[in-house]
Amino acid sequence: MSDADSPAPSTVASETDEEPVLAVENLRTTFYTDKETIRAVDGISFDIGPGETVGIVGESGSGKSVTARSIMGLVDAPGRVEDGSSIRFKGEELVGKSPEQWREIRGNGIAMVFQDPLSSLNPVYTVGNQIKEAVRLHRDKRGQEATDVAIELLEAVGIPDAARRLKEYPHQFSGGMRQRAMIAMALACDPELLICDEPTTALDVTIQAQILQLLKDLQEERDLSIMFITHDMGVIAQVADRVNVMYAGEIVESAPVVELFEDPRHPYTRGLLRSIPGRQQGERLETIEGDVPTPTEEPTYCRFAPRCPKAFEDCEAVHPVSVPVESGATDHTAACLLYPEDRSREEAVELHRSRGTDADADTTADAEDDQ
Ligand SMILES: Nc1ncnc2c1ncn2[C@@H]1O[C@H](COP(=O)(O)OP(=O)(O)OP(=O)(O)O)[C@@H](O)[C@H]1O
Ligand code: NI
Repeated sequence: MSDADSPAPSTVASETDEEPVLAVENLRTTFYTDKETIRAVDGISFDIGPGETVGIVGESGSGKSVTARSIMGLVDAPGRVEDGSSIRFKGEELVGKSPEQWREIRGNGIAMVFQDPLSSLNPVYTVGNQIKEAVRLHRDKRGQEATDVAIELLEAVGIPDAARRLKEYPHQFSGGMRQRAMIAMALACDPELLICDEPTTALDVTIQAQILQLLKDLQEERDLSIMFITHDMGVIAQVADRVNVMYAGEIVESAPVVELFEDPRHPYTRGLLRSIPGRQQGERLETIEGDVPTPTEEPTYCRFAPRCPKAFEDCEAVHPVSVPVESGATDHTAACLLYPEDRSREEAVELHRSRGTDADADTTADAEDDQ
């Protein structure tokens, strides 16, 4: 196989040879509702290396939060992580674990910070009680020992006067301080991977910048790997080392952050970037015409085609798979029939067609044979 035939992002060589902290391969998460089958996450693959921040960006409904919940083992009925999906944390396969085992993993390695700390903090307990409970669960410390750890954690996330603030209730905290308290709780299990799902979306720009800086500092101090979900390209530019762009349950482009901003290739990514006036921080991605379709059937076409300025006939008939944007581009992939760009249109379409007809698993198998 030539370079252009090399496989989807997960098997693309990373900059270092270190084992990824998280390796997601062909993840499919489906919701079987009475009305329809929603393929919320439909065959995505990506890695997160040690100390790396990987951004997941896309409009509302593209499957970002379901991706996070899948990795956390928090998909409940009518949702299901499908057979053939793989989520490896430090080499260990998580798909198929029991609820018990998942709890263990959430306590010992992967933690999550959500958008809205008020809905995650319990209003009837003090912040201190909640952090101490997390400390008790994850570090097996009680009483004064737990209090000391809780104070340390609050100090680590930049909450001044921590001993006193422990005794306050969530409503006595400002939005930014609540989010800091949530991060402190997430750190209680001393995670190696922190999943942040729109952690700053509800905050004003100044506070948002402070929280992003805090995450950076914590990452450096604790060698955290971070998966950062947002629909804000400005935030992505600030935090991510590498970016995966999601659309209707699929990753349509993946690249190092600078390359993605300087040389976006997928028409969707280009649209997202154009929709940010002056590409300012805080601007939302709301100006591409139309909405993300709800993925309800197996894709035999490009889900972005109806909104795509570059769409041509084959886009309705061939499902694009992730390919290098040009031969030799090991680090930059797009799921679009226009790529690899150095192939003729016919060759490129044929490449996608032949990959699409194989099961995804077969594609991966081919790739491994190749190495
Ligand atoms: N519990 C559920 N039951 C049924 N469908 C669901 C459920 N959770 C998510 N979905 C569907 O999965 C798809 C992806 O949702 P998801 O929350 O991951 O989007 P998102 O990218 O996080 O969007 P947002 O930016 O609005 O948070 C949507 O079509 C959503 O309706
Ligand atoms: Ni979401």
